[in-house]
Amino acid sequence: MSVHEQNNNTTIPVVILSGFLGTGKTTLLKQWLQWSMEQGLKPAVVMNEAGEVNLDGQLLPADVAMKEMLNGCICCSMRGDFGLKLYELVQEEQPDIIYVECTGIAEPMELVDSITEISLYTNVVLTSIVTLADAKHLADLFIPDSGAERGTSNRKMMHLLKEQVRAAQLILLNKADLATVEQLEAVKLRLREWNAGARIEVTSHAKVEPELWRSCMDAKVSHTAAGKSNSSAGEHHHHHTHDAVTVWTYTMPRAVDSERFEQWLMSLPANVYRAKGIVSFTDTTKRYMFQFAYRATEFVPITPQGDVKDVIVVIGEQMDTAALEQSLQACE
Ligand SMILES: Nc1nc2c(ncn2[C@@H]2O[C@H](COP(=O)(O)OP(=O)(O)OP(=O)(O)O)[C@@H](O)[C@H]2O)c(=O)[nH]1
Repeated sequence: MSVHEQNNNTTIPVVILSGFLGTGKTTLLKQWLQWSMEQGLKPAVVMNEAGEVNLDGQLLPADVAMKEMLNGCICCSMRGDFGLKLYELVQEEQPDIIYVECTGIAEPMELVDSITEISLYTNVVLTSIVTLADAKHLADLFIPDSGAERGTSNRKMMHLLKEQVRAAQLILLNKADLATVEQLEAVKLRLREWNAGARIEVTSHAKVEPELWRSCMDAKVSHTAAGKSNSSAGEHHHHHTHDAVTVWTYTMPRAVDSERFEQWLMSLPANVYRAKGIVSFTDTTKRYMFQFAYRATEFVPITPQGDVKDVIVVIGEQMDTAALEQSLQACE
């Protein structure tokens, strides 16, 4: 009997992948999907993207069942729809495991109730919330007297990061390759203050031992384990901390010069947290998926699945999109 058949009469683990913009959620998901399939399991994915296009989905195997939730956040505006998508995924696919990739601005604790509710109608059970944190980004935010923690914008971001960390049973302190040993230690201490109960693993490119992945399917998350008991009344917010974050999606009318485009990315202002997209260059025939996260860029040749136009998604706060568009046009 295959693992899939064995699982039919039991529960379907749901694993939530959370973490700020560009911390490595999709990188982890790719690895865990591969392991799932190698073990004869049938995985499925709920992919939430803040922008109008499912760019992360382009990086996953085409045969993995997926429900897309675009242009919003499953922890607030799309929360009702999230339960429905989970339900549909179970009915249509009967997967062995479901991974939920949140947007980088989601508060994962908000999903616990939705999953508990849907588990009354289907055999899903939330087994783990995994939060990824960018070691270098956090180190820069935490350095005393750098001024990074000052200002409303950073305070809001800090609150969101804290919520994501507090919700987790497993925290991956990722991008360790970009941080010093001292920075890793300092960040680890702070993560421990925020969440005393979670397991913390230091990772590069979200690489973990298969054992850790297995343990994420076996556990069970209760409301208290998900940090609800940690929330003091004084810290309760009616508005989500990410309300100020906006997404600008821009369809590229034509190919751009590769060097000028890279310069454009590197000159993006500090209020831009993340950019990604698919572009064509005038100096090469291939199309590229690009990533811009915390000042680092990556370009990977891609043949998109389906009819996907060249598109750019930029996420930040109080962005001057007219100026961004103008400077982008100068790359043509
Ligand atoms: N140097 C370094 N880069 C990494 C590491 N992990 C991921 N990256 C890169 O960081 C960028 C963002 O990674 P993703 O996996 O797309 O991050 P994400 O959390 O899914 O991002 P969002 O789509 O914003 O939610 C990509 O270019 C990755 O290749 C790491 O440990 N070290």
